[in-house]
Amino acid sequence: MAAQAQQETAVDAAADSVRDREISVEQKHLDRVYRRLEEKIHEAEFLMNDAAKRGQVGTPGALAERDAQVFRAGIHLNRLNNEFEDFLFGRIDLLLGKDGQKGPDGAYTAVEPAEGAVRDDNTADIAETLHIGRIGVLDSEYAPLVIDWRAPAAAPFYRSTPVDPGRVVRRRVIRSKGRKVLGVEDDLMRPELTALLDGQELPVIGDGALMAALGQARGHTMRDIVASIQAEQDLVIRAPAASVTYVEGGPGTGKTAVALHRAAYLLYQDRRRYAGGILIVSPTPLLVAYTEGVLPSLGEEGQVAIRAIGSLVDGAEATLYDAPAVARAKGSYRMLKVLRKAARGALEQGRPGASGSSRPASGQLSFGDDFGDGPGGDSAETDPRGPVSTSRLRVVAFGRRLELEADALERIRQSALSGTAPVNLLRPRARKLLLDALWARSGAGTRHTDPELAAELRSSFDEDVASEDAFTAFLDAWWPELTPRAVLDAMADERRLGRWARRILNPGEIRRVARSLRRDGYSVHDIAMLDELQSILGVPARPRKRRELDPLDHLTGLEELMPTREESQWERAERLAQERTEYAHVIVDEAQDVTPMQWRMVGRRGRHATWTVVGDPAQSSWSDVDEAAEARDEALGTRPRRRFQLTVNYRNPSEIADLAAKVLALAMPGSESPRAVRSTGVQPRFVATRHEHGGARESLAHTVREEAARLLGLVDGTVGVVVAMNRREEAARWLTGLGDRVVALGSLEAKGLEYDATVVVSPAEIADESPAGLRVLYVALTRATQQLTIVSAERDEPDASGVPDLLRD
Ligand SMILES: Nc1ncnc2c1ncn2[C@@H]1O[C@H](COP(=O)(O)OP(=O)(O)OP(=O)(O)O)[C@@H](O)[C@H]1O
Repeated sequence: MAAQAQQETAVDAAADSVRDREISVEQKHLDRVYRRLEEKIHEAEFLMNDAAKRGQVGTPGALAERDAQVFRAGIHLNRLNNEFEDFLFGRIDLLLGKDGQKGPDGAYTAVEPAEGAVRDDNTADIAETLHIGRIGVLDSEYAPLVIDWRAPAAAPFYRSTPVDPGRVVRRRVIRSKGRKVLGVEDDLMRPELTALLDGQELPVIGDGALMAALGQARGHTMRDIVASIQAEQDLVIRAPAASVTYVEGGPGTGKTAVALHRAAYLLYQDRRRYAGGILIVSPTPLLVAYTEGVLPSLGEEGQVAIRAIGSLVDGAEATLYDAPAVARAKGSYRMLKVLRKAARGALEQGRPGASGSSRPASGQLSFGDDFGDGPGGDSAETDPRGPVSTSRLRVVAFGRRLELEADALERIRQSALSGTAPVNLLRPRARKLLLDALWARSGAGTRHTDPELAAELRSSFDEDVASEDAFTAFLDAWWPELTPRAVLDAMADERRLGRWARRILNPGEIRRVARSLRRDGYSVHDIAMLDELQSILGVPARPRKRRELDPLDHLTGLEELMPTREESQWERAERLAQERTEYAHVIVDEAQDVTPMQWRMVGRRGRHATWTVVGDPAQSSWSDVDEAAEARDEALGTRPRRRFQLTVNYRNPSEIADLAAKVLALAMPGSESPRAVRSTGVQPRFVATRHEHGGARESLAHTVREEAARLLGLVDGTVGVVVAMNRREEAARWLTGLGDRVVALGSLEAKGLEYDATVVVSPAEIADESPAGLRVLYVALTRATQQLTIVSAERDEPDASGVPDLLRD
């Protein structure tokens, strides 16, 4: 026995010394990389100082290039020192390639080995070694010291497998922190070979970096997966950007991770094209906060906007949730019809201060808030010109009193509205129709037969009328510039909404939607409605009130030349509207949850964009999947799709994935679960609430708290407690004092997130929350990377072992 132990110790020691040797090999390389970077910075600084000393020497272009060089080098070193814990993370050792072509990154481009690369006795020489990192670094001879992970030469690092190894013999993941190499893990792609590097047999350390990465504790932010991207994921990340890249995959298959890495890849690959920006649409602010560190860690910031779907409209932010029935009404295509009617109907309410036959006693339209307030418009609560009647227009023109009464005005309004143009843009047309009607009343049209004289007369008539305060005040009240917010406010009046939504929403929906709009704040669905209204209403072609012009400006033409004043509200609105449509690529995460109205909103931001859409229909919390698919297809247009499927679950151990699969079978019979890549041997734990702690509520609170505390003791990272949406607030109270490693989440908030351990509270409650409840439960059950506890309440009908009815075999 003692001899065997001695032998084992000797083997371990030998392995350790090989490992240490390999670590020191990589350390030397990393040192070289840092030396080279420092050199580059010095070079750049020297160039800059030199240029500064010599003043105007060099063309402005060359000087700018030097500045840019210094700037870039500075950023690199700063990042390397401060941000990148593992700047250098990979290495591949390659056989001789089929041809001797080199790519722009200095590496050979051949994917397959040359014919004689492997000798008959199965030995081969390593012809090329490449190190892979977050950014590329060349040595002074332009040979690659580090290849950017997004460069073509780095692709074999991700794509090579033992089944299809290409030129790769050994794939190494290097673990480093700052300037120090901590460890290495190797995968052999051609285990049958004896490969020689500088005459020495290629050593192999450890067994796989992926498992090491997956087993790590989770923190409050997502990590990048750049060192362990898997082949099927790499295909998506590097898919050509044309048209639509459409990715489906079950929970934990890396869809979010892949989407983020794809954004970085696209920027690397064609920075100029994506200067128009990449928009990543995420379902919740929690997921935005969880994922927003990934891109900076990949060396990309600035060009990419990660926004929650409730934050897509500038100046408005979703902070409230809608009950499922309300969400269903607000998110569906039916709402589009309601909004179109509301936008037109809201005109009839007139502006504040107006008094007309159609104006109801309460629920006056509110103007004057910061989102979409009529640009340049007068946002006073009441018109300073006093109350204005919108049921009759009286003006004096050519010395005659002219009048249009309610019937005529209504006909004019309907005629103006008969076009499909945005309501605010129809105002000039309505104005013209009013003038036409007044002109007809004046009888002046018959005075001249000569067309030129008649036209002149008409134009002076128009001027005469339009310069009258009574006319402008009437127009402002009768055809106010509507803002999305004002129309939404108007819809909060149940009677009005009832008129606009007749035969579109049922009476219960009308009541609930109106009530929800009376709350202080917006939901994600309201945001999509605001955006839709913005497009239905349109931004008027010119401000109603212009800055008073200095007559001198006219004379001198200065008005055009002077870069005057601050940006006005009007300009701001226009600029924001512009910005909203200018993304060059749009990535939609958790696309299965995007409602038809939200697809319209997102679609407007990528009308000329290419798209990446990732999602999992089995996790959809939206009840009408077909309607959402139709809306998605409309948003993406006829662009061709390139479809990908991700099949491996990297998050959940098989024990948790197997349990979730039971719910999947109920939620979407026949759909396949992704294959879990690892197992921990720890089964999910079932706990039924015990009634020893008072009433059902107290008992539940007590049990959940106890289980959360237990899990905190078992894992190093985070614990998530997932409850039905209406229990969110009380659940947060249950956990008071347990520290910030544990959080309470409503079922819909858990989307996309992950924790070391989760407590799922009352599966039945979550499943019964909405028509999509089973799919939401499926989401809740797939959030844990290590441990899962199910706490059931009475409604779950747990058996003797605490297993709820829903989760029994
Ligand atoms: N190749 C990989 N190497 C290491 N970790 C990975 C890899 N792929 C995915 N992961 C990890 O697996 C977890 C799940 O990834 P991600 O959240 O992107 O999955 P998802 O498909 O978006 O899941 P869901 O649909 O449940 O939101 C994350 O922790 C991610 O870092």
